[in-house]
Amino acid sequence: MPDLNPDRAALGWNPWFAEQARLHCGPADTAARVTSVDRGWLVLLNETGVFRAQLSGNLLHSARAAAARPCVGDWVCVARAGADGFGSVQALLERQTSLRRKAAGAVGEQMIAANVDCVIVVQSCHYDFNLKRLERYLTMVAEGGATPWILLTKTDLVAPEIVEGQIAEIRGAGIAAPVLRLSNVTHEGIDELQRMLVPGQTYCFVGSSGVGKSTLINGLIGHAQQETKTVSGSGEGRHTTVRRELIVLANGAMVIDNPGMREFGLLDAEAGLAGGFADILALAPQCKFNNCTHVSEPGCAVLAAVSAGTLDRGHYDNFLKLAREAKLGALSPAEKRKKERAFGRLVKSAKKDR
Ligand SMILES: Nc1nc2c(ncn2[C@@H]2O[C@H](COP(=O)(O)OP(=O)(O)OP(=O)(O)O)[C@@H](O)[C@H]2O)c(=O)[nH]1
Ligand SMILES: [Zn+2]
Repeated sequence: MPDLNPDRAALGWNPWFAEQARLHCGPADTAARVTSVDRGWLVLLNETGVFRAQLSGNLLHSARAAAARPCVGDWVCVARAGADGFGSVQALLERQTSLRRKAAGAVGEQMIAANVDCVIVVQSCHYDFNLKRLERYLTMVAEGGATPWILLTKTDLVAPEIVEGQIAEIRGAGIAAPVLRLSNVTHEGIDELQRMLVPGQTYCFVGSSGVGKSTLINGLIGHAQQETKTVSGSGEGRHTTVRRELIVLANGAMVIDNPGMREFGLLDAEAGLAGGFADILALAPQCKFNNCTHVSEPGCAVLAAVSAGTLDRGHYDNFLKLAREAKLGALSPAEKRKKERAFGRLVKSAKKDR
């Protein structure tokens, strides 16, 4: 008899997972949802509360590929409370949807989040809007089976006609996904987004650094993301603080706010540098040094433009963030070297083009 516990249903449990559990869980196991992963440690949540667990030796052995290991949003079978009070994850239940990035080379696929109902692709209508990049995100969402929404942020910084023009561009490209717009400053549009979040459904926000995801999520939670205390299965184990990544909102909808989003953002770092930051790349040839990073070098034309007020400081800060991500993201050393070379070439070719 599949277990259709209603309190578990509030966390996204459904007949699909119940059937998976029937096939893969032992009689003494219980099912729980992964709210965060920190190396070998997982924080799990089910109708009994939050508790910590580790992957069992069996699972570690059988799940060699990174994508076969539990990630945030996954449902797992767990044997609760051994002598140490922690859970031991026995099996990963098959995913209904997934959000993953295809890493180049041998690394294979990297999971960002699992069992997400709706992925909200966020772009700022101020500097960040880029149709090509939007399409790349939408392709990835579609491949993983989740429903896409598009969210344009920072509407307070542009005239309404600009936003209308961007929406027209989106529709002109044949994209039918819902488009929402909001400002975290004036709060225009936030109520509408909140009304669209359905209890028991899981939402994940993705988009470049600096578009306002954290500000928005903190607003939805109602306070700044708190570090959450978790306890062992018996309630007595070591208390540890970990950052929860899957968060249940007051209305029962769940949002995933995870470092993976930043990795996802990496995908478009190069595109963002070439697209959204063309103005900064256009200044670069005027810098004194060929290899100027526009951080602190003397004779830097970009820094000069920021000081002179002809280049927006926030826009410049976002450029630095993206440049840093492009170089130092969570990549394998080989990938990192490749990215750095690609970034160098991009900057060089941008210089040559002028
Ligand atoms: N004017 C304006 N500024 C905003 C808005 N939303 C966020 N910001 C500002 O934009 C900057 C970046 O916002 P974040 O919420 O940190 O952006 P993020 O997408 O979470 O970026 P990462 O944490 O790097 O992934 C901050 O300085 C915010 O105060 C908005 O709607 N309007
Ligand atoms: Zn410079």
